[in-house]
Amino acid sequence: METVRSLTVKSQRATATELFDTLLLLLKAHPHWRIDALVSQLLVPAMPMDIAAQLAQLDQLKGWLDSFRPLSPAVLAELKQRYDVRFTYNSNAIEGNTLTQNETELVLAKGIAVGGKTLIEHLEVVGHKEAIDYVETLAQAESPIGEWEIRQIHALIMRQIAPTEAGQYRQLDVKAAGTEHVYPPHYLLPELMTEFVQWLITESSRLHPVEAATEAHYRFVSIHPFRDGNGRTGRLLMNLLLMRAGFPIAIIPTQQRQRYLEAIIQGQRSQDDLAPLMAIVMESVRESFVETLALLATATDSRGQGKPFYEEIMEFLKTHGETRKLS
Ligand SMILES: Nc1ncnc2c1ncn2[C@@H]1O[C@H](COP(=O)(O)OP(=O)(O)OP(=O)(O)O)[C@@H](O)[C@H]1O
Repeated sequence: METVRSLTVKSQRATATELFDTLLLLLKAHPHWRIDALVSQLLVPAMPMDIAAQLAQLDQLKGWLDSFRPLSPAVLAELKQRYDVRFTYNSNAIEGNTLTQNETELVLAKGIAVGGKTLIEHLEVVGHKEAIDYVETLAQAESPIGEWEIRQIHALIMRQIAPTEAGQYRQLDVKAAGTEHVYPPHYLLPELMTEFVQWLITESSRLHPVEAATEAHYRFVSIHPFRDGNGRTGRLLMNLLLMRAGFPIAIIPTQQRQRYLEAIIQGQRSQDDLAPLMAIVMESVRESFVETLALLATATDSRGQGKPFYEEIMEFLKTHGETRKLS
């Protein structure tokens, strides 16, 4: 039977295709080994890495993902289904929606109403999914992202829940729930949003795409142009920018809610220090890369296209396979 040892020995002389066959055999023989867990171990640094090193690692992952392009319709459909559910579940849960991930999937895939959950919670799921579909359309277009598009994202999230507010800037001053932080006064919103969109078009393109998406999210939620739904709109906007740059989306897990809010507050308190928020977004993007690559590397229709990726896994096994416990 194939073992990690035989794989590591083979990796010194076999071709990438042969190694890939061996890897598949190994994964079949050890169904509890997950290729994404394996790759995560490879990528999660033993020593803390600075932001530049982490961005370089994300660029490397992007290179591997690009080596699989064009992605097959089957792979694209599978990724969309997974990410629509997970993004909707986590973003809505951060906002307070009590539907579980499985319940969110039932609502989206089968249109089933979940007992004991409010109509509003169901409408939030449907609205968020519609906003994702719209953001995906925008990601394919080349036109700049302006205020109209941002208001439209908000309108799709809110139109069934608060139709009079959907897509409309707030007409009153608001403060952050649970803190004393006061958002900019409402009469400044037109000016602040014009400046924000200007920044998106010009300055943001000078940053690494992951930095640009993170900073756009932070700037947007700190302006807080809507009465409600700013967090969800901001997370969609961040992912729109990531998608446009060819990166997978960042899903901030609901378990990280507190860390995420503290990262935003840290930015507001310390002259826009975005390091903590960057750490969360970079981790989330890396997770999505690893999962996407694991799906691609093992999909039959990707065979032969992921050579650098397989080689990297093999290199890892060669150096670490015998000493690390694979889980
Ligand atoms: N000082 C702050 N404290 C808490 N949240 C802040 C702060 N500044 C900006 N925010 C952002 O505001 C969001 C909450 O705003 P709002 O309630 O309008 O959005 P939501 O989409 O309804 O909810 P949520 O973002 O919780 O999902 C937070 O998720 C965060 O992104």
